[in-house]
Amino acid sequence: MSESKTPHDLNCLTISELEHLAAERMDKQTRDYYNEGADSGSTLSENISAYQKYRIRPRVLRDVSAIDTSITIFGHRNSIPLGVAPTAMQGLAHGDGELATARACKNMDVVMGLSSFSTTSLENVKGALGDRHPGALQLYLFEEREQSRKLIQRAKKAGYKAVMLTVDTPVLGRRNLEIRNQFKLPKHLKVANFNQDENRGQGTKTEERTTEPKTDPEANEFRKRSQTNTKRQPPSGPITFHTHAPNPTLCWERDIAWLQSVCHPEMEVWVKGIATSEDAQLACQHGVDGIIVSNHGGRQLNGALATIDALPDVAAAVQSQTQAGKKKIPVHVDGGIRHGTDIFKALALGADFVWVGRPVLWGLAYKGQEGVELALRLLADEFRLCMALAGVTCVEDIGKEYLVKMDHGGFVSRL
Ligand SMILES: Cc1cc2nc3c(=O)[nH]c(=O)nc-3n(C[C@H](O)[C@H](O)[C@H](O)COP(=O)(O)O)c2cc1C
Ligand SMILES: CCCCC(=O)C(=O)O
Repeated sequence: MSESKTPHDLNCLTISELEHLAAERMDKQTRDYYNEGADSGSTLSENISAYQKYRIRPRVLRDVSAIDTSITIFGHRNSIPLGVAPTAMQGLAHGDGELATARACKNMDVVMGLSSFSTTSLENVKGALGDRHPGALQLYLFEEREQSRKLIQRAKKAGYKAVMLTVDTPVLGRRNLEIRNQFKLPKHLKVANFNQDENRGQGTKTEERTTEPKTDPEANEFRKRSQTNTKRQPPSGPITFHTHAPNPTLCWERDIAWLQSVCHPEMEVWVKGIATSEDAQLACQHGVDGIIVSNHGGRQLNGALATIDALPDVAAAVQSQTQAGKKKIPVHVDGGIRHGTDIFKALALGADFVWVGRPVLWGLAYKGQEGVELALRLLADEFRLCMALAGVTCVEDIGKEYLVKMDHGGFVSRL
């Protein structure tokens, strides 16, 4: 992405301003659902504040007149080492929902992650991305496999490059505002990738149908799941994220191999939600194609380590697995990225690439496609500026020698 020639939006020069502008445009239910973290929200806020511990060591008198911020991902040249993280139900933010995000990603040359629980079908989103622009489908692997198999086959047919299996949702985190607001998808929106009639075995051919249940299957499901002394049954009935996304049965041995057998060779299998060196090692040993260090934007386990703090250990574990003969897999990170300097710091700490969630949703709520482009452009321009001022001309050269870490007493240490 060359330096932006588009005039600035003078109302919105930072992601923080975008957050405020978006807040005015969302109804309370949507704003709370998008913005909150689990429990007290401490992991959500630490994801952001943890970046402050790291300061940049800029190098000078280097020719920075030509800077290349691009990087290759899924065989495609991405304009910056940043992608749009999968976030559910984007129709809540704007009438064009995921289509606006896809068009923005295509225009800005940024890879898009699509949630399984999108309000636009994966085929229509891929149509908006176009044949050549890469997309990755985020997957919640259901206990009832047939639905997931069908979804993967559709993604393959549509041309998605990868499946990102979300692994940090064995159960759903406790999101108090969502509970208090009794969050439900409004009637005019639908979870577009799942055919509810087919799911109940009635087999209609309708592509996109409402998920609005006739009775309240979500409440029934919660009730069933709390009966710990009865044998667990896989969720049944209409597919909603409350009932079907969390899957407490997922495990390395059985599920990764199954997923690889269904996805390969056309689509890569990535694991999203790694937070420890032990799991990074297991990911390498199970032959996944890449990992994303993530705590689901602080929405699952509150009290979990900020992702930028979890990253160095994970990157080191992958490095040692590679030295031990496993294939070198990319390490990505998401959570709390709100500035171009955050992207730089994440790369310096061992990430190959970063993903952003909420800033894109805020852009979408602010001005649809134009707002998503604005969010991406702000981050891209800041990242380019940071590279120039730090004395780096290509992304591959960003390493830990460009950072120091400050402790609580203000002492600075080299990494
Ligand atoms: C409203 C919202 C919905 C999300 N939906 C999904 C989802 O469907 N699947 C998933 O794997 N992660 C989901 N995530 C997590 C994001 O993919 C990502 O990990 C997180 O947003 C990164 O943190 P950030 O928002 O601070 O950038 C969601 C996050 C938010 C805020
Ligand atoms: C498991 C919940 C599905 C949507 C989601 O991932 C989120 O709201 O964070």
